[in-house]
Amino acid sequence: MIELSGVTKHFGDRAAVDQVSLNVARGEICALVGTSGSGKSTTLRMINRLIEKDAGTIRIDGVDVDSQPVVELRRRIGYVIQSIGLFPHWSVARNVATVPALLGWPAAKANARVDELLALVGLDPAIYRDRSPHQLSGGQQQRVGFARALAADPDVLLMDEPFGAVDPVTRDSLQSELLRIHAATAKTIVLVTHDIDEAIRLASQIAVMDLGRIVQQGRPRDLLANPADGFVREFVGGTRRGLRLLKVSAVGDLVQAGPVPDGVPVPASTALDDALAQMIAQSRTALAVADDNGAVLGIVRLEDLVLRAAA
Ligand SMILES: Nc1ncnc2c1ncn2[C@@H]1O[C@H](COP(=O)(O)OP(=O)(O)OP(=O)(O)O)[C@@H](O)[C@H]1O
Repeated sequence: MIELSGVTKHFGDRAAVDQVSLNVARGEICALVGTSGSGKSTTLRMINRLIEKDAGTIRIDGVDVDSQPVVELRRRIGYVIQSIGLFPHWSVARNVATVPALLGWPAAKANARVDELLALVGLDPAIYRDRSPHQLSGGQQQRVGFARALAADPDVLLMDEPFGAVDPVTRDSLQSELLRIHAATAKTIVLVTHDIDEAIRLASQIAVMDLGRIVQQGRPRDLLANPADGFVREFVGGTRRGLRLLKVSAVGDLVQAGPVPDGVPVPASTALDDALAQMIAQSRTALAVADDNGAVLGIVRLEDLVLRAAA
C-alpha cells in the first residue's frame, strides 16, 4: 500500500503539487492523469525521493519513505521512464542486471534473473542478452527498461509515461505486456500518463490532477459515469466519454430476456464496445449472450448500449 497524505512541493513560490492525498492498494495499478504541468511527474518522483517534498508524508507498507536511506528506498522501487535511460555502452544483460550487481548478487544468480526477465518481457535471451541498446528498436529498449526495473523484484513500480515514445502498435503491445506481467507479479504500480485511454485500459484507479491537486480519484468506470466537474468530464472525453464507458462495462451487465437472434453468442465478459462493433459488422440490433460454458443467458440490445453510452 502506498499512502500519500498532504504532500506538497513548491518550485519557487508556486505549488507544483498542493496537498495531495492518495492511497494505492497493494497490487493495484493507479494512473495519474491530467493536463501538462499539473504535477503528475513531481508527485511520482516524490515517492522514490528523486524530488524531496516540502510537506506531507508518504508511506509504503506503513513505512515512512523519509525514515530510510534513499539508496535503499530506490532499490525497493522500480522506476521506468519514457526516455528509458539504458546505459548505451553496456549490453542488454548488463543493463538489466544493474541493481542485482549493486546488491552484490553472484554472477550465476544475476544471469539467471536476466534471462528470466528478458523472457518475461517478450525478448528471447539467446538473441538479445548480448546486444547493445542501439541494436534494439524503441519498443524493445522500452522492454529492457521494464525488465531492468523488475530485476530486484521490487514491490512497487513507478512508471512515468513509459510508452510515450513508441508508435501506437508497439504501445498497444507494451500495454498488453504490462497487464500480463502485472497479472503474474501483482506489483503495486503508479503510472503517469497523459493518455486517458491508456489509463482506462491499464489502471484500476485513476487520479485526475489539475493545478497540483487531485480533482477526482476513482475506478475508471466511476470517473466516466460520474465526472466530479466540467474539467474531469472534458478530460475523460467530452462527447467521446460515452464510447469509453462502453469499454469498461461487459455485456453481462445488460443481458435481457428476449428472442435470441441467430449467430454465435458472445461471452458475457465481452466489452460493450466490442459488442457494438459486432452488431455493426453483422447489421444486427441484438446479440445472443452466453456464459463460460456456452449456455445462452439472454440477449444484449443495441438500444441498451446506446442508453449506457449516453449515461
Ligand atoms: N525542477 C523544477 N524547477 C522548477 N519548476 C518545476 C521543476 N519541475 C517541475 N516544475 C514545474 O512544476 C509543475 C509540475 O510539473 P510536472 O512535471 O510535475 O507536471 P506534469 O503533470 O508531469 O506535466 P507533463 O505532463 O507536461 O510532464 C510545472 O509547472 C513545472 O513547470
